[in-house]
Amino acid sequence: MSKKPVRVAVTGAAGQIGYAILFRIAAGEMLGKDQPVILQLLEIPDEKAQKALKGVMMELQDCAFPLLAGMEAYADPVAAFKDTDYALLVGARPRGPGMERADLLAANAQIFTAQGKALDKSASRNVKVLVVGNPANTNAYIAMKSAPSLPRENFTAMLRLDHNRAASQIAAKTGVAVGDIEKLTVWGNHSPSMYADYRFATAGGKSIKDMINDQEWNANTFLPTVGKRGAAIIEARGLSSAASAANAAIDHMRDWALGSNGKWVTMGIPSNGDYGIPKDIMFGFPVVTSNGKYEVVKGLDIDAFSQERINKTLKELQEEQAGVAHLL
Ligand SMILES: NC(=O)C1=CN([C@@H]2O[C@H](COP(=O)(O)OP(=O)(O)OC[C@H]3O[C@@H](n4cnc5c(N)ncnc54)[C@H](O)[C@@H]3O)[C@@H](O)[C@H]2O)C=CC1
Ligand SMILES: O=C([O-])CC(=O)C(=O)O
Repeated sequence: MSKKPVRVAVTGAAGQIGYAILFRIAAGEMLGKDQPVILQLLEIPDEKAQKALKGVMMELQDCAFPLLAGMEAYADPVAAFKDTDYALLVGARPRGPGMERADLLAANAQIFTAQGKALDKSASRNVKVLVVGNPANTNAYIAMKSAPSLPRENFTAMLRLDHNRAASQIAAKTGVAVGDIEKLTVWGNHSPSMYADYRFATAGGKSIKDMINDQEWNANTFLPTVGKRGAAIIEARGLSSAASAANAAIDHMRDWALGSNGKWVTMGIPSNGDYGIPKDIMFGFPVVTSNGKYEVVKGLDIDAFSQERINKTLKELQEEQAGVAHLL
């Protein structure tokens, strides 16, 4: 017997990431090849955006995806999030050349307050929320705080692109297959301050840290490359990362929904106080996922270099949070 369709809301559905993600969701790459989906697509109430969204929906229709059980366009978040099981909050103002995330904070705070309230009002009580729109961690924090009747652990931010970028840089450096890399994580904010940590990582049971054995490369090449990758893509493409961001969002939601089979993945989640990160800070942690839930990997040793990096990205997040406190 075929499964009952689940509802997947995607905001910013006519944008770049929307165009890269919707077809993959409808093809079953996010929730499984046996899971029908109903897409609930939100765009701003603007004629051009709504028309562009209609065009994307025409293309989705033309794919004749067997798993696409329905789709609808919306301009109102309360309607778009009605009974939704998954919500991918992508729509936001993207960063242009020379802009930093802090510049976007105020504009996006408004969007995520309204969307948090809308989720609170109309989404499934088990909704899994992934915030992609930048500044992703703080936007996820705002949405969580604006949805007091939903469990706080239902709100997450996307650090998976940083995780995937880090894995690929390590694969290129060491020659190991990217798919063999395990126990990698990215701590903190989705911003250049993030701390990609390969101290525990292995490939084929061998230590990545031992293979690299070069702290100078870690501090002065690897971390800046991963941290500034978003800016490097903008510089090269004239547009921010879209296909790789969509891919990371698929990875994040798939692992959360279907489990990571014991493997570590990185998710931005509201802290429970682990590793000294104050409660509710939306922070990248190593997690293992199963049965639709995530668990922080506990008991990892934090050395002096790592602590300094974690403190730096935490401080940035606390500043971002302080910057929006008056709106919550
Ligand atoms: N967390 C991460 O790793 C990454 C995050 N991003 C962020 O994702 C966001 C989206 O990126 P793109 O798709 O490239 O941008 P885009 O500009 O191509 O598309 C954004 C879409 O969102 C819509 N939108 C804006 N406000 C909205 C609202 N309140 N409700 C519904 N829709 C709304 C816009 O009309 C537009 O169609 C940006 O904030 C970008 O910085 C991008 C890459 C990676
Ligand atoms: O840098 C940006 O604006 C887009 C982004 O988040 C990324 O590519 O990591």
